Amino acid sequence: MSDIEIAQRAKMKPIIGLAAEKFGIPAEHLDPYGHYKAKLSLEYVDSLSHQAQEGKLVLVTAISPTPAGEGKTTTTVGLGDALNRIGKKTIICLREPSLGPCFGMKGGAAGGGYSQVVPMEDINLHFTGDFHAIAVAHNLLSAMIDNHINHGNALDIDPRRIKWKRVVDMNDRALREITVGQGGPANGYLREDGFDIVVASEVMAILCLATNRADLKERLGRIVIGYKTDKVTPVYASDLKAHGAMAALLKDAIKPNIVQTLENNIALVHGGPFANIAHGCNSVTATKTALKLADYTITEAGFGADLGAEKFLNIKCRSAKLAPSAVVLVATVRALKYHGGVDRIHLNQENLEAVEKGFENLERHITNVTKNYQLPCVVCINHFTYDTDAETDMIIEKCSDLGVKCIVSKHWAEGGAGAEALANEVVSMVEGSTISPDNLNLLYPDNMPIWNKIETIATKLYGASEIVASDKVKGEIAELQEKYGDLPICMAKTQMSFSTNPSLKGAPTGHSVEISSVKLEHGAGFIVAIAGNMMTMPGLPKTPTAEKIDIDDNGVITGLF
Ligand SMILES: Nc1ncnc2c1ncn2[C@@H]1O[C@H](COP(=O)(O)OP(=O)(O)O)[C@@H](O)[C@H]1O
Ligand SMILES: O=COP(=O)(O)O
Ligand SMILES: [Mg+2]
Repeated sequence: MSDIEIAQRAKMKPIIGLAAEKFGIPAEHLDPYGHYKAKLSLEYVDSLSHQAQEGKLVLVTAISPTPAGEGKTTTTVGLGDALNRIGKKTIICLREPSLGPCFGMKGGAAGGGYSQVVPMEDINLHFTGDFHAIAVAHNLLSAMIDNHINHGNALDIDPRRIKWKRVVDMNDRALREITVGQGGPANGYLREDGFDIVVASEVMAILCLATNRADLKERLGRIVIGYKTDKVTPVYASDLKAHGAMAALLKDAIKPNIVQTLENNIALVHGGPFANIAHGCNSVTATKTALKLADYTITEAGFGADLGAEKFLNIKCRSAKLAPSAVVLVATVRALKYHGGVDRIHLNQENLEAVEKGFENLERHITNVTKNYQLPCVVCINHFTYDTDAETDMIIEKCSDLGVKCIVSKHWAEGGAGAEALANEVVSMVEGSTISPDNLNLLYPDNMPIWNKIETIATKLYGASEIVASDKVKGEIAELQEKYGDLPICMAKTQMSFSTNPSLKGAPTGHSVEISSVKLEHGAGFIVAIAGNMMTMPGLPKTPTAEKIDIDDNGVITGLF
């Protein structure tokens, strides 16, 4: 059965009653969106913050993925269900799916097989409207910038130094570079602009890092939309008086969404930045709420540990004073073969030689988690039906040689029951863990210079020998260093490789990481460093998944996965 067929057969429980049954969440603090989706009130979220008791946080990350993804979301769901099955009160925290990959190539982000959050069609499509609200808030600021210039430009904004683009939640390469203001004086001033996908929006990052409404609005006001004609004075969203209206548009989006897994366990799904072009983590609000309600909070960060996990630790944990007690590093036999040089069409054939060769990718991620961050780590082989025992045994043995436990988990095929061995291992790791926000080993201190922060990430995690940049980019970094040098770095890099070359598989060393541009995201509180040729507006593939999606006369959707 397909993901969507399994999901459509789910025996969902009304979310209001389930939230009360599982965690005593009062109905008056849940805004229902139908029977199976709801938003938690911020009053309730705030009421929990005074509670001293906190549960344990577990991060699910992965090796460098194939284009299909290796199952972090699926594993987060399966592990959460398994922990609940063995009696541990657990909430999972996921990011919301973007329509870009949904209609593009990768598909949705509600998990897969018998480890999914439901209702998956809703979650993968419009959900509760958060992405639309984020896009409108972002584009309101865009409209107010051009409107301000049109009506005399009292702020002396340099139209050639506007950093704030427009966004839409779609993969649409035709919108990457556009010209606005065409058609004569009635339409404002002509200038170059472009669209990013909404998950790369700074408003998305702000929503995910803000701790309450006041913080949200303050961060929105801090957004630097561009510079004055003196080239150095920043123009803030608050200068345009846009931040209040933007915060108003986000009045509901700031509230965490609550849904359930196929096994009727609670999931908080909130915020959705990608991890290759943004920081890749779900919201601080949802994570902190789960920590106050449950004994275990299982959350995921996008793509491989060189991206999502790195930014989960160095941006989200740093900002919100969080710390994972353990890390689950998801690997798949197929991805290791892919890193061992096997073409995607042959990944379902046994190939021990390729597994052995590709293991170097997993080894580097293990080293990064255990040595650079000194975090307890278990490798989870997310089992695919065509994996052979010989392949999985090899991975288990090689992990053992590194002193790391490796567990085969069949949660995709069996739901929570298939992940109980993993759950028991996670429990023993967490109970033995002394990690806390006070002793979490971050990769760099706040006061390290920007250039050195980027260099540290590239050399310590990516295996690079150096970072390089044009004089122009070096000049931009030097300008940012003075006022914003204490901010963390949000690396934007391909998820396909430790390097900036997507085809360089395994664990390349000695490569150069070129920083092609840097961008201050002052509201989010980090500096984006684009490594190599990363686009913040993806394109659709030759055969978009959208072509296979349909809806019948009874409203039943097919083809979504
Ligand atoms: N063990 C598995 N067997 C088959 N398909 C799987 C398995 N695990 C995940 N998938 C599928 O792979 C895709 C990526 O899974 P997902 O959990 O979204 O990965 P990630 O979060 O790492 O991107 C989804 O379509 C999912 O249904
Ligand atoms: O940002 C990417 O997230 P996934 O790895 O879950 O697709
Ligand atoms: Mg995912």
